Amino acid sequence: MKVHTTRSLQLSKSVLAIGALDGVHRGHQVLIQRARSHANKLGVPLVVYTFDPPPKVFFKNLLLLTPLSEKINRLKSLGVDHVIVASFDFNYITRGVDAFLSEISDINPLAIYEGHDFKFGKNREGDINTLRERFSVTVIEPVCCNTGIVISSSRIRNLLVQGSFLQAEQLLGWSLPGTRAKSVFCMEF
Ligand SMILES: Cc1cc2nc3c(=O)[nH]c(=O)nc-3n(C[C@H](O)[C@H](O)[C@H](O)COP(=O)(O)O)c2cc1C
Ligand SMILES: Nc1ncnc2c1ncn2[C@@H]1O[C@H](COP(=O)(O)OP(=O)(O)OP(=O)(O)O)[C@@H](O)[C@H]1O
Repeated sequence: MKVHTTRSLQLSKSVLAIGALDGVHRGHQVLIQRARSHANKLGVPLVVYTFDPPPKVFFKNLLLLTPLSEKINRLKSLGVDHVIVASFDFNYITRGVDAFLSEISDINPLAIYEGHDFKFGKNREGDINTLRERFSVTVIEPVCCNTGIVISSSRIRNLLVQGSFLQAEQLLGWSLPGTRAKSVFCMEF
């Protein structure tokens, strides 16, 4: 897997998934697995475009579930070919919808995979319908836990805050490195 931090990757064809993907939890895993299958069928590389730090961590100073290195390891183990890492900062968020769309055009995505609530661009002005004006978008169904509640990074952060490490681990789908996770948790709170 290649990691690109300059946002200059160019490809003639690809399948793309975009997101903060903090934790690379079970919902994210399904998203990436679906995109991986599609990329295999088309015989094109699978690209993940992600943000460092995750926008919610940047804006709200929330607990970070996975440092970039760990997110990258998890994406690699899911068979991603390229990861584009955008430095999410005050300069980046001035970029509007069109600038972002033209950037992702550089990798010519034949399909983009997202959940229904994906937003992008300055002030979160772009959504799935905006993406659909230029690209073929596949929206996956919300992935839920066994009690039927949608899995999200926010939910996992809340579980960690409450000290529900076992439940957090179940939603993550990765084993929580207990000592490290708890020490991060203690440092933040
Ligand atoms: C170019 C660009 C600009 C963005 N600007 C903002 C912003 O002004 N405010 C905001 O809350 N999020 C902003 N975001 C973050 C998005 O709202 C969203 O978190 C990001 O696209 C990842 O989607 P996800 O949260 O579904 O993973 C921006 C994203 C992009 C790509
Ligand atoms: N449980 C889920 N089922 C299906 N798609 C999901 C799920 N969680 C996130 N996604 C999708 O994955 C992409 C990245 O989402 P994101 O990284 O914002 O995850 P999140 O869990 O919603 O995070 P947060 O709770 O911090 O908002 C988006 O397209 C989103 O819709």
